[in-house]
Amino acid sequence: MMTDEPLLRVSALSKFYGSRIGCEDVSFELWPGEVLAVVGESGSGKTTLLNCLSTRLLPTSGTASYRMRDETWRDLYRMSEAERRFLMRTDWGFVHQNPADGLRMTVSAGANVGERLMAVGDRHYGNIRASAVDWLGRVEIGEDRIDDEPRAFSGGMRQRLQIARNLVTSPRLVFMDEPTGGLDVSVQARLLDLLRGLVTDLGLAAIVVTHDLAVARLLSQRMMVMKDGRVVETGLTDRVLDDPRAPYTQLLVSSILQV
Ligand SMILES: Nc1ncnc2c1ncn2[C@@H]1O[C@H](COP(=O)(O)OP(=O)(O)OP(=O)(O)O)[C@@H](O)[C@H]1O
Repeated sequence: MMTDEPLLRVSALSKFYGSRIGCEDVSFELWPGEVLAVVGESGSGKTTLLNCLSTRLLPTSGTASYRMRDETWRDLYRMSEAERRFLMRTDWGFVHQNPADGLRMTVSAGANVGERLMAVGDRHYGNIRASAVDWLGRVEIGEDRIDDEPRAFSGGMRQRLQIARNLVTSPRLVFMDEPTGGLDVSVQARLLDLLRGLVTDLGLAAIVVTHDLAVARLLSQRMMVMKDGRVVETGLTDRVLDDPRAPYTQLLVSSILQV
């Protein structure tokens, strides 16, 4: 899936909330098909960075450019609101920690998946329904639940439905904010397995925010460790976890291993 050009280029990105640092001077490139984990303790700036990258929040300074499907590079913060919304509906996905933030809780599971297809111009009811059934199956939700509303689903099912809703339009980049966050450990493990399979099969690029190093280990090839809004270490996930170089990463890794 790797090509000779990145998908996203981020340079010196900073976000301040008044005088408080959200994230500061973050630079990296993300390649097609690459999964980058952003880890760090609570308050380290992970969510701020993710929200800036997905244009839900405007940074204070710095740039981020994205290579569109037609190969043109676009500055994310100079796009019109309509262009950004189009990108979010088509080429990007956003998986929230709380599925209720990424689903419409009072329409059926099938419609939750189908309406993303309609948003990209699909109008054929039969095709939309068939894709919805197919995607529900891929995330292990039975066809018999297609007309149920997500509020009748368990937390794990809701999260799987949110993933189906995001992936049905074949995005190239998915942002994930603690995707297994609020779930039981056994449900987490199954969801992680499923996510890993889908990301690999679809050749998706993803930026996954997590405080859980096991999630980073399972899902990502590369890792960025943040502390107080700044990146303190970045590298291949296995290298960072097996041979952490920054003192803060060493602390993070050893504190997890002791648990
Ligand atoms: N809307 C806001 N207004 C003011 N300060 C904020 C706001 N959002 C975040 N911050 C501050 O920015 C810093 C980074 O917060 P952020 O939520 O990005 O961290 P995080 O690593 O995602 O934490 P968590 O894992 O707890 O979600 C913190 O000091 C936080 O208090």
